[in-house]
Amino acid sequence: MASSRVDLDGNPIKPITICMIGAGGFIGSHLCEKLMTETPHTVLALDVYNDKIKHLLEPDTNPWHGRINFHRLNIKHDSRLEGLIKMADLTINLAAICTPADYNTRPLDTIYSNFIDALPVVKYCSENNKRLIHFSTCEVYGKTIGCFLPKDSPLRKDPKYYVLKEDESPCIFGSIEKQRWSYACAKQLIERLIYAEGAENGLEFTIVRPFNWIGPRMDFIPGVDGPSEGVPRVLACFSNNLLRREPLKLVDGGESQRTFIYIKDAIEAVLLMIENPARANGHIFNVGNPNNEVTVRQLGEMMTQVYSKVSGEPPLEKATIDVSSKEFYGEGYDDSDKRIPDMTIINRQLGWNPKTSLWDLLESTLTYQHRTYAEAIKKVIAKPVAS
Ligand SMILES: NC(=O)c1ccc[n+]([C@@H]2O[C@H](COP(=O)([O-])OP(=O)(O)OC[C@H]3O[C@@H](n4cnc5c(N)ncnc54)[C@H](O)[C@@H]3O)[C@@H](O)[C@H]2O)c1
Ligand SMILES: O=c1ccn([C@@H]2O[C@H](COP(=O)(O)OP(=O)(O)O[C@H]3OC[C@](O)(CO)[C@H]3O)[C@@H](O)[C@H]2O)c(=O)[nH]1
Repeated sequence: MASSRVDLDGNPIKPITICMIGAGGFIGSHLCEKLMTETPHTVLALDVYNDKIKHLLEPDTNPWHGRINFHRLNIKHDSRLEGLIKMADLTINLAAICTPADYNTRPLDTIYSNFIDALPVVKYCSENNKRLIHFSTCEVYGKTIGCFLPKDSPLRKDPKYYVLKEDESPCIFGSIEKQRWSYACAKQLIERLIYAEGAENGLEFTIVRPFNWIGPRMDFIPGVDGPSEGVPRVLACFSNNLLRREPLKLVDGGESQRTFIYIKDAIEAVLLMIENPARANGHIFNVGNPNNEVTVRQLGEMMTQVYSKVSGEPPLEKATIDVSSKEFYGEGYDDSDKRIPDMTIINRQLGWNPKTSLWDLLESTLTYQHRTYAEAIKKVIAKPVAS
Protein backbone atom coordinates (compact mmCIF):
# COMPACT_ATOMS: atom_id res chain seq x y z
CA MET A 1 0.00 0.00 0.00
CA ALA A 2 1.54 3.32 -1.06
CA SER A 3 2.62 5.08 2.15
CA SER A 4 2.63 8.35 0.19
CA ARG A 5 -1.17 8.53 0.01
CA VAL A 6 -2.32 12.10 0.63
CA ASP A 7 -5.71 13.72 1.15
CA LEU A 8 -7.19 16.48 -1.02
CA ASP A 9 -5.20 19.09 0.93
CA GLY A 10 -1.89 17.31 0.50
CA ASN A 11 -1.71 15.89 4.05
CA PRO A 12 -0.55 12.28 4.51
CA ILE A 13 -3.43 9.85 5.16
CA LYS A 14 -2.99 7.85 8.38
CA PRO A 15 -4.38 4.28 8.50
CA ILE A 16 -7.62 4.15 10.50
CA THR A 17 -9.99 1.48 11.82
CA ILE A 18 -13.51 1.56 10.40
CA CYS A 19 -16.54 -0.10 12.00
CA MET A 20 -18.73 -0.87 8.98
CA ILE A 21 -22.29 -1.92 9.83
CA GLY A 22 -24.03 -3.67 6.93
CA ALA A 23 -20.65 -4.53 5.39
CA GLY A 24 -22.05 -7.75 3.91
CA GLY A 25 -24.51 -5.98 1.61
CA PHE A 26 -24.21 -4.63 -1.93
CA ILE A 27 -22.56 -1.26 -1.12
CA GLY A 28 -20.65 -2.68 1.86
CA SER A 29 -19.05 -5.40 -0.24
CA HIS A 30 -17.75 -2.89 -2.80
CA LEU A 31 -16.56 -0.52 -0.10
CA CYS A 32 -14.72 -3.32 1.72
CA GLU A 33 -13.11 -4.39 -1.57
CA LYS A 34 -11.93 -0.83 -2.27
CA LEU A 35 -10.57 -0.37 1.26
CA MET A 36 -8.70 -3.69 1.15
CA THR A 37 -7.20 -3.31 -2.32
CA GLU A 38 -6.34 0.41 -2.36
CA THR A 39 -5.91 1.66 1.21
CA PRO A 40 -4.11 0.67 4.43
CA HIS A 41 -7.26 0.95 6.58
CA THR A 42 -8.65 -1.79 8.82
CA VAL A 43 -12.32 -2.83 8.69
CA LEU A 44 -14.45 -4.34 11.43
CA ALA A 45 -17.16 -5.74 9.16
CA LEU A 46 -20.53 -6.19 10.94
CA ASP A 47 -23.50 -7.93 9.33
CA VAL A 48 -25.90 -10.82 9.66
CA TYR A 49 -24.55 -12.26 6.37
CA ASN A 50 -21.11 -12.41 4.77
CA ASP A 51 -21.67 -14.19 1.44
CA LYS A 52 -20.87 -11.05 -0.60
CA ILE A 53 -17.53 -10.49 1.17
CA LYS A 54 -16.41 -14.14 1.46
CA HIS A 55 -13.77 -13.50 -1.23
CA LEU A 56 -12.23 -10.84 1.02
CA LEU A 57 -12.34 -12.92 4.20
CA GLU A 58 -10.78 -16.08 2.70
CA PRO A 59 -8.18 -17.39 2.04
CA ASP A 60 -5.61 -16.36 4.65
CA THR A 61 -3.17 -15.66 1.82
CA ASN A 62 -5.02 -12.50 0.74
CA PRO A 63 -2.55 -9.59 0.93
CA TRP A 64 -4.98 -7.74 3.23
CA HIS A 65 -5.29 -10.68 5.63
CA GLY A 66 -5.79 -9.36 9.19
CA ARG A 67 -7.11 -5.97 8.03
CA ILE A 68 -10.70 -7.16 7.69
CA ASN A 69 -12.50 -8.97 10.50
CA PHE A 70 -16.07 -10.15 10.18
CA HIS A 71 -18.41 -9.98 13.18
CA ARG A 72 -21.71 -11.76 12.59
CA LEU A 73 -24.24 -9.72 14.54
CA ASN A 74 -27.66 -8.18 14.38
CA ILE A 75 -27.51 -4.59 15.63
CA LYS A 76 -31.08 -4.90 16.94
CA HIS A 77 -29.89 -6.91 19.91
CA ASP A 78 -26.17 -7.33 20.37
CA SER A 79 -24.22 -5.95 23.27
CA ARG A 80 -20.96 -6.07 21.28
CA LEU A 81 -22.03 -3.06 19.18
CA GLU A 82 -20.83 -0.28 21.48
CA GLY A 83 -17.45 -1.97 22.05
CA LEU A 84 -16.87 -2.31 18.31
CA ILE A 85 -17.76 1.35 17.71
CA LYS A 86 -15.36 2.33 20.51
CA MET A 87 -12.55 0.29 18.91
CA ALA A 88 -12.90 2.21 15.64
CA ASP A 89 -12.01 5.74 14.54
CA LEU A 90 -14.99 5.93 12.19
CA THR A 91 -18.35 4.15 11.96
CA ILE A 92 -20.13 3.72 8.63
CA ASN A 93 -23.76 2.65 8.96
CA LEU A 94 -25.21 0.91 5.90
CA ALA A 95 -27.60 -1.47 7.67
CA ALA A 96 -31.17 -1.13 6.48
CA ILE A 97 -34.21 -2.70 4.89
CA CYS A 98 -34.00 -0.85 1.57
CA THR A 99 -36.04 -2.73 -1.05
CA PRO A 100 -39.24 -0.88 -2.04
CA ALA A 101 -41.29 -4.11 -2.08
CA ASP A 102 -40.90 -4.15 1.72
CA TYR A 103 -41.90 -0.55 2.45
CA ASN A 104 -45.66 -0.99 2.04
CA THR A 105 -45.84 -4.70 2.93
CA ARG A 106 -43.56 -4.64 6.03
CA PRO A 107 -43.81 -1.00 7.14
CA LEU A 108 -43.07 -1.75 10.80
CA ASP A 109 -39.88 -3.68 10.02
CA THR A 110 -38.94 -0.90 7.59
CA ILE A 111 -39.40 1.88 10.15
CA TYR A 112 -37.64 -0.08 12.91
CA SER A 113 -34.73 -0.94 10.64
CA ASN A 114 -34.20 2.56 9.26
CA PHE A 115 -34.90 4.58 12.41
CA ILE A 116 -35.11 2.67 15.70
CA ASP A 117 -32.19 0.31 14.99
CA ALA A 118 -29.99 3.19 13.89
CA LEU A 119 -30.55 5.14 17.15
CA PRO A 120 -27.97 3.28 19.30
CA VAL A 121 -25.39 3.67 16.53
CA VAL A 122 -25.83 7.45 16.55
CA LYS A 123 -25.89 7.52 20.36
CA TYR A 124 -22.69 5.46 20.76
CA CYS A 125 -20.87 7.60 18.19
CA SER A 126 -21.98 10.81 19.87
CA GLU A 127 -21.19 9.65 23.43
CA ASN A 128 -17.78 8.29 22.47
CA ASN A 129 -16.80 11.18 20.17
CA LYS A 130 -16.56 8.91 17.13
CA ARG A 131 -17.08 10.09 13.59
CA LEU A 132 -20.16 8.71 11.77
CA ILE A 133 -20.88 8.33 8.05
CA HIS A 134 -24.56 7.44 7.80
CA PHE A 135 -26.25 6.11 4.66
CA SER A 136 -29.57 7.79 4.00
CA THR A 137 -31.27 7.85 0.58
CA CYS A 138 -32.30 10.04 -2.35
CA GLU A 139 -35.79 8.90 -1.45
CA VAL A 140 -35.91 11.52 1.34
CA TYR A 141 -36.75 14.02 -1.43
CA GLY A 142 -39.84 11.98 -2.27
CA LYS A 143 -41.64 13.54 -5.23
CA THR A 144 -40.54 16.62 -7.21
CA ILE A 145 -42.33 19.96 -6.90
CA GLY A 146 -42.77 19.82 -10.69
CA CYS A 147 -45.01 16.76 -10.58
CA PHE A 148 -47.77 18.85 -8.96
CA LEU A 149 -47.80 21.30 -11.88
CA PRO A 150 -50.29 20.80 -14.74
CA LYS A 151 -48.96 18.24 -17.26
CA ASP A 152 -48.57 20.91 -19.96
CA SER A 153 -46.96 23.56 -17.74
CA PRO A 154 -43.71 24.91 -19.26
CA LEU A 155 -42.37 25.21 -15.69
CA ARG A 156 -41.99 21.40 -15.64
CA LYS A 157 -38.93 21.91 -17.85
CA ASP A 158 -37.37 24.38 -15.40
CA PRO A 159 -34.68 22.63 -13.27
CA LYS A 160 -35.87 24.69 -10.27
CA TYR A 161 -38.89 22.38 -10.18
CA TYR A 162 -37.10 19.05 -10.29
CA VAL A 163 -33.35 19.16 -9.52
CA LEU A 164 -32.82 17.90 -5.97
CA LYS A 165 -30.58 20.04 -3.73
CA GLU A 166 -29.41 18.91 -0.31
CA ASP A 167 -29.84 22.31 1.38
CA GLU A 168 -32.91 23.61 -0.45
CA SER A 169 -35.28 20.96 -1.75
CA PRO A 170 -38.26 20.00 0.40
CA CYS A 171 -39.09 16.39 1.30
CA ILE A 172 -42.45 15.62 -0.34
CA PHE A 173 -44.14 12.35 0.62
CA GLY A 174 -47.64 10.97 0.01
CA SER A 175 -50.37 10.41 2.59
CA ILE A 176 -49.91 8.00 5.52
CA GLU A 177 -52.02 5.36 3.70
CA LYS A 178 -49.29 5.35 1.06
CA GLN A 179 -46.98 3.21 3.20
CA ARG A 180 -44.33 3.34 0.47
CA TRP A 181 -43.06 6.43 2.28
CA SER A 182 -42.42 4.63 5.59
CA TYR A 183 -38.78 4.12 4.54
CA ALA A 184 -38.18 7.69 3.33
CA CYS A 185 -39.81 9.11 6.43
CA ALA A 186 -37.71 6.94 8.78
CA LYS A 187 -34.56 7.92 6.88
CA GLN A 188 -35.55 11.58 7.07
CA LEU A 189 -36.03 11.42 10.84
CA ILE A 190 -32.69 9.71 11.44
CA GLU A 191 -31.03 12.39 9.26
CA ARG A 192 -32.65 15.07 11.41
CA LEU A 193 -31.52 13.32 14.60
CA ILE A 194 -27.92 13.05 13.36
CA TYR A 195 -27.97 16.68 12.27
CA ALA A 196 -29.25 17.71 15.70
CA GLU A 197 -26.56 15.59 17.46
CA GLY A 198 -24.04 17.52 15.38
CA ALA A 199 -25.55 20.88 16.25
CA GLU A 200 -26.20 20.27 19.97
CA ASN A 201 -23.54 17.72 20.98
CA GLY A 202 -20.79 18.18 18.41
CA LEU A 203 -21.16 14.79 16.66
CA GLU A 204 -18.88 14.66 13.62
CA PHE A 205 -21.10 13.28 10.88
CA THR A 206 -21.52 12.92 7.14
CA ILE A 207 -24.82 11.88 5.56
CA VAL A 208 -24.82 10.14 2.17
CA ARG A 209 -27.87 10.20 -0.11
CA PRO A 210 -27.27 7.53 -2.77
CA PHE A 211 -29.16 7.97 -6.07
CA ASN A 212 -29.76 4.45 -7.46
CA TRP A 213 -26.27 2.93 -7.26
CA ILE A 214 -26.16 -0.24 -9.33
CA GLY A 215 -23.67 -2.95 -10.25
CA PRO A 216 -22.61 -6.53 -9.53
CA ARG A 217 -23.79 -8.18 -6.29
CA MET A 218 -26.89 -5.97 -6.04
CA ASP A 219 -29.68 -7.77 -4.18
CA PHE A 220 -30.48 -11.33 -5.31
CA ILE A 221 -31.95 -13.38 -8.12
CA PRO A 222 -35.27 -14.85 -6.90
CA GLY A 223 -35.16 -18.64 -6.64
CA VAL A 224 -31.35 -18.76 -7.01
CA ASP A 225 -29.75 -16.82 -4.16
CA GLY A 226 -32.91 -15.33 -2.68
CA PRO A 227 -36.54 -16.29 -2.04
CA SER A 228 -38.55 -17.31 -5.16
CA GLU A 229 -41.32 -14.87 -4.26
CA GLY A 230 -38.93 -12.05 -3.25
CA VAL A 231 -38.96 -8.75 -5.17
CA PRO A 232 -35.53 -7.10 -5.33
CA ARG A 233 -34.74 -3.63 -6.77
CA VAL A 234 -35.23 -2.96 -10.46
CA LEU A 235 -31.74 -4.00 -11.65
CA ALA A 236 -32.16 -7.48 -10.17
CA CYS A 237 -35.84 -7.75 -11.23
CA PHE A 238 -34.96 -7.00 -14.85
CA SER A 239 -31.81 -9.20 -14.71
CA ASN A 240 -33.97 -12.07 -13.43
CA ASN A 241 -36.46 -11.58 -16.29
CA LEU A 242 -33.66 -11.48 -18.87
CA LEU A 243 -31.94 -14.57 -17.47
CA ARG A 244 -35.24 -16.49 -17.52
CA ARG A 245 -36.20 -15.15 -20.96
CA GLU A 246 -39.38 -13.56 -19.59
CA PRO A 247 -40.72 -10.11 -20.53
CA LEU A 248 -39.62 -7.32 -18.18
CA LYS A 249 -42.47 -6.03 -16.02
CA LEU A 250 -42.98 -2.25 -16.30
CA VAL A 251 -44.77 -0.92 -13.24
CA ASP A 252 -47.46 1.65 -14.11
CA GLY A 253 -46.11 1.99 -17.63
CA GLY A 254 -42.45 2.43 -16.61
CA GLU A 255 -42.85 6.21 -16.74
CA SER A 256 -40.92 7.06 -13.57
CA GLN A 257 -37.48 8.48 -14.16
CA ARG A 258 -34.24 7.58 -12.39
CA THR A 259 -30.57 8.48 -12.67
CA PHE A 260 -28.38 5.37 -12.29
CA ILE A 261 -24.76 5.47 -11.17
CA TYR A 262 -22.13 2.76 -11.38
CA ILE A 263 -21.27 1.43 -7.92
CA LYS A 264 -17.53 1.83 -8.57
CA ASP A 265 -17.91 5.57 -9.31
CA ALA A 266 -20.00 6.01 -6.18
CA ILE A 267 -17.47 4.16 -4.00
CA GLU A 268 -14.80 6.66 -5.11
CA ALA A 269 -16.96 9.39 -3.58
CA VAL A 270 -17.31 7.48 -0.29
CA LEU A 271 -13.55 6.95 -0.09
CA LEU A 272 -13.03 10.70 -0.50
CA MET A 273 -15.44 11.27 2.42
CA ILE A 274 -13.59 8.72 4.57
CA GLU A 275 -10.18 10.22 3.89
CA ASN A 276 -11.12 13.92 3.96
CA PRO A 277 -13.01 14.39 7.23
CA ALA A 278 -12.40 18.12 7.39
CA ARG A 279 -14.14 18.52 4.03
CA ALA A 280 -16.89 15.97 4.63
CA ASN A 281 -17.93 16.51 8.25
CA GLY A 282 -21.21 18.33 8.79
CA HIS A 283 -22.32 17.77 5.20
CA ILE A 284 -25.14 15.91 3.48
CA PHE A 285 -24.04 14.67 0.04
CA ASN A 286 -26.08 13.64 -2.98
CA VAL A 287 -24.13 10.86 -4.72
CA GLY A 288 -25.51 10.15 -8.19
CA ASN A 289 -24.97 10.60 -11.90
CA PRO A 290 -27.24 13.33 -13.36
CA ASN A 291 -26.10 12.38 -16.89
CA ASN A 292 -27.58 8.88 -16.69
CA GLU A 293 -31.28 9.72 -16.58
CA VAL A 294 -33.81 7.33 -18.16
CA THR A 295 -37.42 6.32 -17.69
CA VAL A 296 -37.79 2.80 -16.30
CA ARG A 297 -39.13 1.79 -19.73
CA GLN A 298 -35.92 3.09 -21.37
CA LEU A 299 -33.86 1.26 -18.75
CA GLY A 300 -35.69 -1.97 -19.64
CA GLU A 301 -35.11 -1.43 -23.35
CA MET A 302 -31.41 -0.71 -22.84
CA MET A 303 -30.94 -3.71 -20.55
CA THR A 304 -32.62 -5.91 -23.16
CA GLN A 305 -30.19 -4.71 -25.86
CA VAL A 306 -27.12 -4.98 -23.63
CA TYR A 307 -28.09 -8.44 -22.36
CA SER A 308 -28.53 -9.69 -25.88
CA LYS A 309 -25.02 -8.42 -26.69
CA VAL A 310 -23.34 -10.03 -23.66
CA SER A 311 -25.27 -13.33 -23.74
CA GLY A 312 -25.41 -13.78 -27.51
CA GLU A 313 -29.16 -14.55 -27.22
CA PRO A 314 -31.67 -12.61 -29.37
CA PRO A 315 -34.16 -10.45 -27.45
CA LEU A 316 -37.74 -11.71 -27.03
CA GLU A 317 -40.21 -10.43 -29.59
CA LYS A 318 -42.25 -8.92 -26.77
CA ALA A 319 -39.54 -7.68 -24.41
CA THR A 320 -41.74 -5.87 -21.85
CA ILE A 321 -45.21 -6.09 -20.36
CA ASP A 322 -47.14 -3.52 -18.33
CA VAL A 323 -48.27 -4.30 -14.81
CA SER A 324 -50.08 -2.13 -12.28
CA SER A 325 -48.25 -1.12 -9.10
CA LYS A 326 -51.09 -2.63 -7.05
CA GLU A 327 -50.57 -6.00 -8.72
CA PHE A 328 -46.77 -5.81 -8.48
CA TYR A 329 -46.18 -4.22 -5.05
CA GLY A 330 -49.64 -4.36 -3.42
CA GLU A 331 -51.73 -1.73 -1.65
CA GLY A 332 -50.01 1.42 -0.42
CA TYR A 333 -47.33 1.68 -3.11
CA ASP A 334 -46.45 5.10 -4.51
CA ASP A 335 -43.42 6.33 -6.43
CA SER A 336 -40.84 9.09 -6.87
CA ASP A 337 -41.46 10.61 -10.29
CA LYS A 338 -37.96 11.87 -11.09
CA ARG A 339 -34.58 12.02 -9.34
CA ILE A 340 -31.85 14.32 -10.61
CA PRO A 341 -29.14 15.05 -8.03
CA ASP A 342 -27.65 18.51 -7.77
CA MET A 343 -23.87 18.00 -7.64
CA THR A 344 -22.75 21.42 -6.39
CA ILE A 345 -21.92 20.45 -2.80
CA ILE A 346 -20.03 17.22 -3.46
CA ASN A 347 -18.17 18.85 -6.30
CA ARG A 348 -17.16 21.84 -4.20
CA GLN A 349 -16.18 19.87 -1.07
CA LEU A 350 -14.60 16.77 -2.62
CA GLY A 351 -14.03 17.63 -6.30
CA TRP A 352 -15.87 14.41 -7.22
CA ASN A 353 -17.75 13.63 -10.43
CA PRO A 354 -19.17 10.34 -11.76
CA LYS A 355 -17.62 8.91 -14.93
CA THR A 356 -19.41 5.82 -16.27
CA SER A 357 -22.19 5.99 -18.86
CA LEU A 358 -25.37 3.96 -18.39
CA TRP A 359 -24.56 1.73 -21.35
CA ASP A 360 -21.07 0.94 -20.05
CA LEU A 361 -22.19 0.23 -16.51
CA LEU A 362 -24.97 -2.04 -17.75
CA GLU A 363 -22.52 -3.87 -19.98
CA SER A 364 -20.17 -4.72 -17.12
CA THR A 365 -23.02 -5.47 -14.71
CA LEU A 366 -24.97 -7.71 -17.08
CA THR A 367 -21.79 -9.54 -18.06
CA TYR A 368 -21.40 -10.31 -14.35
CA GLN A 369 -25.07 -11.35 -14.03
CA HIS A 370 -24.81 -13.66 -17.03
CA ARG A 371 -21.55 -15.29 -15.83
CA THR A 372 -22.82 -15.67 -12.29
CA TYR A 373 -26.38 -16.83 -12.85
CA ALA A 374 -27.07 -18.18 -16.36
CA GLU A 375 -26.15 -21.81 -15.54
CA ALA A 376 -27.92 -21.78 -12.17
CA ILE A 377 -31.10 -20.44 -13.77
CA LYS A 378 -31.04 -23.21 -16.40
CA LYS A 379 -30.89 -25.79 -13.59
CA VAL A 380 -33.75 -24.13 -11.67
CA ILE A 381 -35.90 -24.02 -14.81
CA ALA A 382 -35.12 -27.65 -15.67
CA LYS A 383 -36.16 -28.89 -12.19
CA PRO A 384 -39.63 -30.49 -12.29
CA VAL A 385 -42.13 -28.59 -10.13
CA ALA A 386 -43.44 -30.76 -7.21
CA SER A 387 -47.14 -31.49 -7.68
N1 LIG B 1 -28.03 0.82 -3.37
C1 LIG B 1 -28.58 2.02 -3.51
O1 LIG B 1 -28.70 2.54 -4.61
C2 LIG B 1 -29.06 2.79 -2.32
C3 LIG B 1 -29.88 3.90 -2.58
C4 LIG B 1 -30.33 4.65 -1.51
C5 LIG B 1 -29.95 4.34 -0.22
N2 LIG B 1 -29.16 3.27 0.01
C6 LIG B 1 -28.80 2.99 1.41
O2 LIG B 1 -27.49 2.46 1.48
C7 LIG B 1 -27.41 1.46 2.49
C8 LIG B 1 -26.86 0.15 1.91
O3 LIG B 1 -27.66 -0.26 0.82
P1 LIG B 1 -27.37 -1.57 -0.04
O4 LIG B 1 -27.88 -1.28 -1.39
O5 LIG B 1 -25.96 -2.00 0.14
O6 LIG B 1 -28.36 -2.59 0.66
P2 LIG B 1 -28.15 -4.10 1.13
O7 LIG B 1 -29.46 -4.62 1.54
O8 LIG B 1 -27.40 -4.85 0.08
O9 LIG B 1 -27.18 -3.95 2.39
C9 LIG B 1 -27.65 -3.72 3.70
C10 LIG B 1 -26.93 -4.69 4.62
O10 LIG B 1 -27.29 -4.38 5.96
C11 LIG B 1 -27.43 -5.60 6.66
N3 LIG B 1 -28.32 -5.40 7.80
C12 LIG B 1 -29.61 -4.99 7.77
N4 LIG B 1 -30.10 -4.96 9.00
C13 LIG B 1 -29.11 -5.35 9.84
C14 LIG B 1 -29.04 -5.53 11.24
N5 LIG B 1 -30.10 -5.32 12.03
N6 LIG B 1 -27.87 -5.94 11.77
C15 LIG B 1 -26.79 -6.18 10.97
N7 LIG B 1 -26.81 -6.03 9.63
C16 LIG B 1 -27.97 -5.62 9.08
C17 LIG B 1 -28.04 -6.57 5.64
O11 LIG B 1 -27.82 -7.92 6.01
C18 LIG B 1 -27.32 -6.15 4.37
O12 LIG B 1 -26.17 -6.95 4.16
C19 LIG B 1 -28.82 1.35 3.07
O13 LIG B 1 -28.88 2.13 4.24
C20 LIG B 1 -29.72 1.94 2.01
O14 LIG B 1 -30.88 2.52 2.56
C21 LIG B 1 -28.73 2.47 -1.02
O1 LIG C 1 -39.65 -5.17 -12.06
C1 LIG C 1 -39.70 -3.93 -11.80
C2 LIG C 1 -39.12 -3.35 -10.66
C3 LIG C 1 -39.19 -1.99 -10.46
N1 LIG C 1 -39.84 -1.20 -11.36
C4 LIG C 1 -39.87 0.28 -11.18
O2 LIG C 1 -38.55 0.74 -11.28
C5 LIG C 1 -38.34 1.91 -10.49
C6 LIG C 1 -37.12 1.73 -9.62
O3 LIG C 1 -37.36 0.71 -8.69
P1 LIG C 1 -36.27 0.22 -7.58
O4 LIG C 1 -34.93 0.15 -8.13
O5 LIG C 1 -36.79 -1.06 -7.04
O6 LIG C 1 -36.34 1.29 -6.43
P2 LIG C 1 -36.57 2.86 -6.29
O7 LIG C 1 -35.67 3.60 -7.19
O8 LIG C 1 -38.00 3.17 -6.47
O9 LIG C 1 -36.20 3.06 -4.76
C7 LIG C 1 -34.88 2.82 -4.30
O10 LIG C 1 -34.13 4.01 -4.53
C8 LIG C 1 -33.15 4.15 -3.58
C9 LIG C 1 -33.48 3.21 -2.43
O11 LIG C 1 -33.51 4.04 -1.28
C10 LIG C 1 -32.50 2.13 -2.10
O12 LIG C 1 -32.09 1.46 -3.23
C11 LIG C 1 -34.78 2.54 -2.84
O13 LIG C 1 -35.83 3.03 -2.09
C12 LIG C 1 -39.66 2.14 -9.76
O14 LIG C 1 -40.40 3.10 -10.49
C13 LIG C 1 -40.36 0.79 -9.83
O15 LIG C 1 -41.77 0.93 -9.82
C14 LIG C 1 -40.40 -1.77 -12.51
O16 LIG C 1 -40.99 -1.08 -13.35
N2 LIG C 1 -40.32 -3.12 -12.67
